[in-house]
Amino acid sequence: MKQLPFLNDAAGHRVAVDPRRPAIIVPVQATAPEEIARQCRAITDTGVVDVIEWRIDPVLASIAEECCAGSRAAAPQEFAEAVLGLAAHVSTAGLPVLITLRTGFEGGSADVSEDVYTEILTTIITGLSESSGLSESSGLSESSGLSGASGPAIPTAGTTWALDVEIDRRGAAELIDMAHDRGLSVVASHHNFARTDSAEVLGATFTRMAAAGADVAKIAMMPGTRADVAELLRATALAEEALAVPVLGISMGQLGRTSRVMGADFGSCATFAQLGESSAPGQIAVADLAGIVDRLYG
Ligand SMILES: O=C1C[C@@](O)(C(=O)O)C[C@@H](O)[C@@H]1O
Repeated sequence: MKQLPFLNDAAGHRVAVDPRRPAIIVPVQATAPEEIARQCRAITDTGVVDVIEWRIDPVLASIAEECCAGSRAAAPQEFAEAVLGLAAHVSTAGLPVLITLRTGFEGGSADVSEDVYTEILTTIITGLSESSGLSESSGLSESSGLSGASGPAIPTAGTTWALDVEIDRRGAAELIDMAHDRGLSVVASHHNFARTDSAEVLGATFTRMAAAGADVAKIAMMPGTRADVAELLRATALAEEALAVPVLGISMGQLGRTSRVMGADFGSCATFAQLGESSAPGQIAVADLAGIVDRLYG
């Protein structure tokens, strides 16, 4: 199994013990700076998590709501700058951070158009690579709790950043190239919260992600039957053998939990677990999952 390419020293040693062992990723979905920092610290303190997934779609949803209350539309630039203002609070945890803007197209809470998605991610890619901009004022009111700019500047240098890019968004390939030019790893993703695609379609999607230059190819599907879970695992295993990049296959919901526990045996380089609020159906509490992973792998 090819490993997740953006582990750092804080995390890497666990996966290095046994190359069959999946990396453990835990999402953070808070919107206020202090709560983001608190959750990130709690994740690091577990001592078993390899990567934080920072879900920024809830941040964007909060800003959109705030702007609506003031009867004006929020600009993509404003979204992106708010996120950059918060980035330092995530990087205090010391773990690699996967930034994910999950759109409404794929079950997330960011109701954005194709163009706005591209514009937000472009600004985030640029801003992250210019670390001096990370702690500057986002321009949002501090009372909103969404400005990460209040308080002293917290250095973000040294943080390993990666970016989720939804492969079906219009500018996906360009975003992947741009992220690479700026030194970010990319996880290409595709989700279906209603059903599971056929193994052929899943295979084609994995291949499309690799062809677009992604560093990791990730698919999450909702199963309706046990056979759907098997289909997803089979497609993941075949893609792991055929492609040069690491793959990640998730079958969601209670039915799909085999993929979260034993996915690595089918080629998945990582598994998502929850601490507090889950970000998708079927996620297992991180302490429980890490305990199982510890017993199954080194
Ligand atoms: O893509 C994924 C996988 C996921 O949907 C899951 O099923 O665990 C959880 C999301 O937060 C993440 O972005």
